[in-house]
Amino acid sequence: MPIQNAVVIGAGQMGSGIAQTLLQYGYNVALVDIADAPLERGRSAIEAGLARLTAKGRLTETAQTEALQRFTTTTDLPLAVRDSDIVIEAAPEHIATKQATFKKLDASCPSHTILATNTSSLPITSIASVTQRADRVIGMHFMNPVPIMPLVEIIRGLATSDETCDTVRALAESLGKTAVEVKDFPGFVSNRVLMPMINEAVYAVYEGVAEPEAIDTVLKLGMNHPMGPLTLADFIGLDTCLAIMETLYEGFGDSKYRPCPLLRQYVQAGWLGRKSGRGFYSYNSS
Ligand SMILES: CC(=O)CC(=O)SCCNC(=O)CCNC(=O)[C@H](O)C(C)(C)COP(=O)(O)OP(=O)(O)OC[C@H]1O[C@@H](n2cnc3c(N)ncnc32)[C@H](O)[C@@H]1OP(=O)(O)O
Ligand SMILES: NC(=O)C1=CN([C@@H]2O[C@H](COP(=O)(O)OP(=O)(O)OC[C@H]3O[C@@H](n4cnc5c(N)ncnc54)[C@H](OP(=O)(O)O)[C@@H]3O)[C@@H](O)[C@H]2O)C=CC1
Repeated sequence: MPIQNAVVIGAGQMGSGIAQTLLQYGYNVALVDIADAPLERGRSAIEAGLARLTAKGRLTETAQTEALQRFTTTTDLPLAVRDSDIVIEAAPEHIATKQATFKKLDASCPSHTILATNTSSLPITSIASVTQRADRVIGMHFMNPVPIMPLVEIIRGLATSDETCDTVRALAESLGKTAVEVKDFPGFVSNRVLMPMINEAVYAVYEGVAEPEAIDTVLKLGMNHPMGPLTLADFIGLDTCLAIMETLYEGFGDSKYRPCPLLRQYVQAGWLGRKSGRGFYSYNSS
């Protein structure tokens, strides 16, 4: 069945980026969160992102208006998913939250609806196991910032069907993205490779090897990374970085993935990076 109606769960940076991109490419989108404040922030981010595209001549004013006409926000999950073809979940990176959400989705969605998760690292098979439709559960992992980054990592759970995989690949391609399919192992490919580098950069701060600015400059100018690893960690969110390292550590049982104590301490302090105004750097609240 062709996808027309998409629901995005979680109005944070990823959920709003995914919703914006779906709107840009003609889909009907309902954005769901547990409270009104994140929905309002999500709507503002989407409106600003679309306006930015229009200002650059990449979207006509008519297309911008039409995109916003296809957009709704709500805290009522069962109502939002009633006519959904796909749900893309982008709630925080905790297995209990994801499983509780998927249980609710399974009970409320039509039988044909695909349930996708944007998880960075958690087992798709385990998320699918709480539903009665494991063949229609899949990992659809967008990169941040979603409107710009051209990759979607697609992760099959043990029971994901070829049909689900093909539909999700086609959806990603319809959004102008390149889809790469990988197996269901902790952190998949993206975060199995990226996050240990970020964690190692945090260790370099912890051990006093250099200041954050110096570490970032080495990677930016020495390796041509667009952002240094600590700037990137702040951008991703330190809570998310820690959650991913925990998943790698638990999933592989290998000490090379142990999260840096400094990363844990920053998260305990509420220093989550850009989204909280402070991480390895300070940000003006806006
Ligand atoms: C943790 C996980 O599970 C997985 C992950 O996502 S890991 C993180 C992956 N992401 C990265 O590694 C990002 C690394 N950083 C970068 O690539 C770059 O720094 C960046 C793309 C984020 C910003 O690039 P930049 O050139 O410094 O910023 P900026 O000039 O503001 O934006 C680049 C373009 O995107 C556009 N843009 C930015 N935000 C936008 C939005 N929300 N909507 C539409 N367009 C947007 C800008 O208008 C700009 O367009 P032009 O090229 O036409 O000027
Ligand atoms: N940040 C990144 O660079 C990337 C993140 N991801 C993944 O995407 C997911 C979301 O990350 P990100 O957008 O950064 O996180 P954010 O913290 O920015 O956003 C999460 C949103 O979900 C809301 N929320 C909390 N609990 C629930 C729930 N039970 N149901 C619905 N919404 C809920 C939060 O509300 P409140 O703030 O009120 O708690 C918040 O608005 C995670 O799984 C993460 O690993 C994937 C790729 C890149």
